[in-house]
Amino acid sequence: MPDSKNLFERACRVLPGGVNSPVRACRSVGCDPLFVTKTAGSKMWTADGQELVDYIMSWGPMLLGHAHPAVEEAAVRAVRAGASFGTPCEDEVLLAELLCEILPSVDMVRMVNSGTEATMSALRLARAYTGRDKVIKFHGGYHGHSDCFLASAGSGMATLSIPGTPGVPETFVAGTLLAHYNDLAGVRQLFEENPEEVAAVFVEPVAGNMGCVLPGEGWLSGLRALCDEFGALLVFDEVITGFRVDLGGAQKRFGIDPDLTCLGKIIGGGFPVGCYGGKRKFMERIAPCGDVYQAGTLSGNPVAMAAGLATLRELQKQDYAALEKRTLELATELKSILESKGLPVTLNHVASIFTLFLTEGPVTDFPSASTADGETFAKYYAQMRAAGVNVAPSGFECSFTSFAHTDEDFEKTLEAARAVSL
Ligand SMILES: Cc1ncc(COP(=O)(O)O)c(CN[C@@H](CN)CCC(=O)O)c1O
Repeated sequence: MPDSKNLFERACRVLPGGVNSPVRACRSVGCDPLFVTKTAGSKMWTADGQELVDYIMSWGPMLLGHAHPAVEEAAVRAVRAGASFGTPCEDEVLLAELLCEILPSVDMVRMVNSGTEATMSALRLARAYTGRDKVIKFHGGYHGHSDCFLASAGSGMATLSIPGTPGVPETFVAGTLLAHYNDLAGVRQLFEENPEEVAAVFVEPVAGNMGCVLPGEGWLSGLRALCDEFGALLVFDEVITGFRVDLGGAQKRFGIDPDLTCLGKIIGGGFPVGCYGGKRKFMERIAPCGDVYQAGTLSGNPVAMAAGLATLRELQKQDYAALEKRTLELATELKSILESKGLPVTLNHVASIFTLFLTEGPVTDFPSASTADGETFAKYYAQMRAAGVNVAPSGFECSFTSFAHTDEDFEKTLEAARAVSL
């Protein structure tokens, strides 16, 4: 078996940056990526024979843990019945019914293949429904890589510090208005400066692409009120938060009814699935029921639907409060370990998501998140990885626990952090 170094050298000859998604290249932390051969539960094993406790969890999907038996069995059963039918199948209906049952604001959904497709399609729907073109998003917010959202994206873009990207015509982002997260006055100002022109506000109800940033008191309800006042749709991008911050997502946890919801990651159980949904009056505008076109060869793929369905059914049995408590205990102890090394640390945490920002707090938006010490973080990342703990290779990504992480995993993580020298 070739090792990670050999595989990466070959990968770089045939894949841009040696990866199929930029953040996986670990460039912002000055490391080469590990090539993984197997995962199970909270663990991953590399081509170099190293075992690691994983806190990336495929960037969010693996809330049950990797290779969960029920999910694996459902996917294998589906594969044996054929990988793709090109026709509707029962599991599409079952998963759609379950999503509508669990998510308070959703009457109808459309399956797609990624979070990017979900937000891109939701934006098209919002523009069609309102007859308006502009969209408000937030500095440090990331909604996938469709053109209109790459005006100043977070996540990999923030790490790569490209303020927008070549290849997107200026006209495509001219209608993308930017405000700061947790700044209602800034959002009101954009609405007032663009009267009757804003189709939608896209928000991560808990931001996860500038690190974890929580909605301040009144932030989400304030956005709901502003959208109602100015006639725009409120779109919750719950690609990270959906089924993670609560089984019913952030909309359930914070009691806010968005007009549209975008989902991904967890609902595919590790397979490529995205979804957008909302009230019937909006979704019935989508072809072939309505006049707003959106399509996809593998949308609703039977294998992905089976895996997603098995995932959600297993999540319905889990104790979210217990995982939230354990995650907070871990994160709080990690914070004090790093503080004992003389570092300023701000911990942002909700449910099974946390970020340790190496900066004085509070971290409430992208500018404050950007004050974190990236150089020291890179040293922390490298030493934790060498000690067998896989944290995200970027200060702008979150750490995720899962229902598979054990107390032993957490103890190993704390041991590794105690040994780090920064
Ligand atoms: C809130 C939110 N909305 C949309 C997306 C895009 O989803 P995908 O197209 O990558 O499935 C994402 C994707 N998240 C990044 C990491 N935070 C995926 C990792 C990557 O880009 O490789 C997201 O976080």
